[in-house]
Amino acid sequence: TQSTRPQRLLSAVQKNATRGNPRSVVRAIDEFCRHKEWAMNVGDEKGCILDSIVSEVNPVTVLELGTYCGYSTVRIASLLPPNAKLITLEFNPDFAAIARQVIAWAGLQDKVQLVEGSSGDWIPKIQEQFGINTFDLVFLDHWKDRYLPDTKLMEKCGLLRKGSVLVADNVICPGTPDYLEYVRSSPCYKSQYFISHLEYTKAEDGLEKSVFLG
Ligand SMILES: O=C(NCCCCCn1ccnc1)c1cc(-c2ccc(F)cc2)cc(O)c1O
Ligand SMILES: [Mg+2]
Repeated sequence: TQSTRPQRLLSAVQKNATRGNPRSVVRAIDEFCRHKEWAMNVGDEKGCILDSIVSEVNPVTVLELGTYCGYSTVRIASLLPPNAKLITLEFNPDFAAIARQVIAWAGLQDKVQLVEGSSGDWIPKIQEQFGINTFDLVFLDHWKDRYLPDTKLMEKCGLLRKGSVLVADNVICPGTPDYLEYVRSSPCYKSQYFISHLEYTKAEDGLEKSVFLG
């Protein structure tokens, strides 16, 4: 039977990356996506911007919406302090199965909790299920029409505190116009756009960093 692109991406990691070395996993995926098959990872250019924001925030609790194959999960988790925890939500079980193996290859499974299901269902349950009150950092990279409703849901559930940082991928391509309008006009957020390119292409894209002001 035919393999899927995520399966071929995992094979490239297992072939070219060193177990327990997150940077080699990130490099192997970027090489695969640049030279073999494009895939919707945040990529190396936006990834460097994401790294700088993660290092600045130095978060103890992180929520990622949209795991895909675990590329940004590995990028973020590799920068976290020892006691930190990253919860990543993936709706697609096939993506989740691959991501678990990529995260394990990087040796980061103890820092990462991958949860399968829809963000709308899971966000209200995170506090009781995982004993987390608020998130220091949230990376939004799932369905683009879910960024705004899920942000409002996180606010409602009290998952954001004064200073929580939201980083949103793809705010230009594919685009998240309603989310951008909200975080840029709401008095509850201080927003900043980091211009870049759609992963592995010359098309414009960027990350939006929004600090919740409480
Ligand atoms: O759709 C994207 N991501 C969501 C995938 C499904 C999430 C499922 N899920 C997880 C949790 N809750 C729901 C995405 C798309 C593109 C893209 C850009 C240009 C193009 F021509 C084609 C595609 C680039 C990205 O960087 C992306 O992130
Ligand atoms: Mg993305």
